[in-house]
Amino acid sequence: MRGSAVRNGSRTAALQRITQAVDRKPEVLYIARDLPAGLAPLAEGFVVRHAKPPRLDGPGGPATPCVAIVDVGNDAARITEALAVCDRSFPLVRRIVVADAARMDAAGAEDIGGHGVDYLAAAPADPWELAAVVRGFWRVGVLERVRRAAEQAAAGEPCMIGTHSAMKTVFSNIRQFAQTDAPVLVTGESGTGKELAARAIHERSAVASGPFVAINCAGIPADLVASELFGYEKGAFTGALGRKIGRIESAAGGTLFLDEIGDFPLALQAHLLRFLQEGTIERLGGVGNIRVRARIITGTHVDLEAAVAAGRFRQDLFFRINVLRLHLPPLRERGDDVALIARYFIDRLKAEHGRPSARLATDAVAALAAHPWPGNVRELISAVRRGLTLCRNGRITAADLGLAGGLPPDDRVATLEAARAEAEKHAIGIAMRHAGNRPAVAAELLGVSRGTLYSLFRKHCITASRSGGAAAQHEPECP
Ligand SMILES: Nc1ncnc2c1ncn2[C@@H]1O[C@H](COP(=O)(O)OP(=O)(O)OP(=O)(O)O)[C@@H](O)[C@H]1O
Repeated sequence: MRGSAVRNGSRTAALQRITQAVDRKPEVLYIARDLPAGLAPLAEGFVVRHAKPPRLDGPGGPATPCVAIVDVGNDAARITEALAVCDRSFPLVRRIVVADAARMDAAGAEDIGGHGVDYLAAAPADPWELAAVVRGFWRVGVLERVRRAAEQAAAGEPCMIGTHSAMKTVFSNIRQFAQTDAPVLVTGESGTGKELAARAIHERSAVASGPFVAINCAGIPADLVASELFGYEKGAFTGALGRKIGRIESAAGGTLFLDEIGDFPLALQAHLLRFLQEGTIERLGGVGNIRVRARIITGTHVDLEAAVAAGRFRQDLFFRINVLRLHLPPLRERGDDVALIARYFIDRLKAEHGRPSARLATDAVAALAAHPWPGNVRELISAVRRGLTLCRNGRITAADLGLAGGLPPDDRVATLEAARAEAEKHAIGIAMRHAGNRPAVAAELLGVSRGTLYSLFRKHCITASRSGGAAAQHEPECP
């Protein structure tokens, strides 16, 4: 019931996004010496940004254009120059080149092709033709988003959930960052959802129809990183029996997520930097550069600034990836989201575990709130799986979740009020233990103010030493 509500919610959100996207006018970047007068009909239905070649460096502004029209004459060198500027500033836009192909030399045409041209329009520019092509590219993008949203809803793919204010900021950043091509660095402890966030950006971006390729840089043996990422040609080394396309190349037209970027071998960081700067890679044993247009998102759970200071990470590479920053807070700082995510996964997994009526017991809710979750959401999912396996009559207790100090499953609790009081005391006891008996830390773990914790101490007759910060007794006998 709840699962379908969540899915319906995300479907509604997806439809809203699509409606907004359709309502927005396609944004077009027109690269020409001057805006042709005949562009007026095109400009009516579009937002046209005009740039005089070749001065177009810098960030792409608030929104990234969906299409760039290069209309700089028939000189192949000038066209290549304008496309190179696109590569640098808007690597993912579709490119329309207006030129007379018959008046170009073969070498020049090859140079232009190397930058990836999506449509060649005959010169002089026909505004009606351009308008039709731009609309086509725009609609394909929107349709792709509709298809993805529908597929996601049908497959019940995990979506990122949360109601805590910190997560609302994360969601708003994701929506904003998806509108640009700029590199995003996702930071956060292990298991906080960095890959899920990267995927969410991809799915809302202009390249949603392309592949999402996630690479865990820490998971590839150092001596295989180069061949795995950049690929190789037949005979590049002993055992290279045929050509292999690298993971970076397989992300062409989509998003490349490099997780644990801090573990990327120092010796190969220059190659990665070149790819990020120039958009080209070279396969091992290859002779030429291969252009790869892909959006770059990186993830790290280590402090990259410290890695730069320690000489383990190139500073220029750090500057290149650290353009937009998305921080995922640890689960212990997300308050009620812990129970929300636990229920979300119970709904998703209960059928698989043969527990159609599974639900959390009161002590489980309290224990979930008190646990510090060093493994974050990943640890929470494991606890839920364990709970679904061990629970009896569909009632998942703290003990079933494997949370330390969980109450043994029983039916002794007579009233809801008594159950709440018991759960509160229990949660405070666990929090104090994890906090080394420091009430300020325990209050933070419990997601309440210090004042609230002290009033709970009084309510449950718990005595705590304020001076030394040690609680004298957490589970007292009350009259
Ligand atoms: N807010 C969330 N809502 C629902 N599921 C989540 C959320 N955050 C994370 N998850 C789930 O938690 C698990 C771990 O997430 P993910 O792999 O994205 O974390 P990570 O930070 O990339 O971890 P690592 O750094 O160890 O690779 C995944 O199964 C993911 O679907």
